[in-house]
Amino acid sequence: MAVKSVALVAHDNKKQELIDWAKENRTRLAPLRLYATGTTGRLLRENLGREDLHSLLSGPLGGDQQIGAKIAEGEIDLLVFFWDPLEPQPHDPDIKALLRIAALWNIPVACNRATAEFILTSAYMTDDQHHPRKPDFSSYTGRNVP
Ligand SMILES: O=C(CO)COP(=O)(O)O
Repeated sequence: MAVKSVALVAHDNKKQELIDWAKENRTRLAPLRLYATGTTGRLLRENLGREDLHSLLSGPLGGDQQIGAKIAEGEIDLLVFFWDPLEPQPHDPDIKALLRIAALWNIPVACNRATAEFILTSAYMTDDQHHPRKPDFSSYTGRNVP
């Protein structure tokens, strides 16, 4: 069975919520390949004891873009991104870019605990047949180009 890959990202005010959720779902996350932005990744490693978690750069230093690149390359099956709806972030363009690329490539995105719960307990995570359907961009020639 193909191992599914999950990218985990949380803004500072949301990190504890993500850690609590991940600890609660430790067993469900166990068979999955985990990626995370820098600080989120360090905290998850410490709290989950997952030495195999792949930490990328911190979000404001390019980590969001690294996750976006992995999505575009087909390496991520689920994005769990607890972004902060109450505080502006210095790297807002990167956050927008990550959410855009996830929408473009048809990746399920959980922006809060309820959705993360919903997706993680769904057949999508356990069924080999469920993979994000790759969009067909073969006829895409560029914006406004006939
Ligand atoms: O800023 C982030 C996402 O936009 C997360 O980055 P860190 O995990 O490094 O805090």
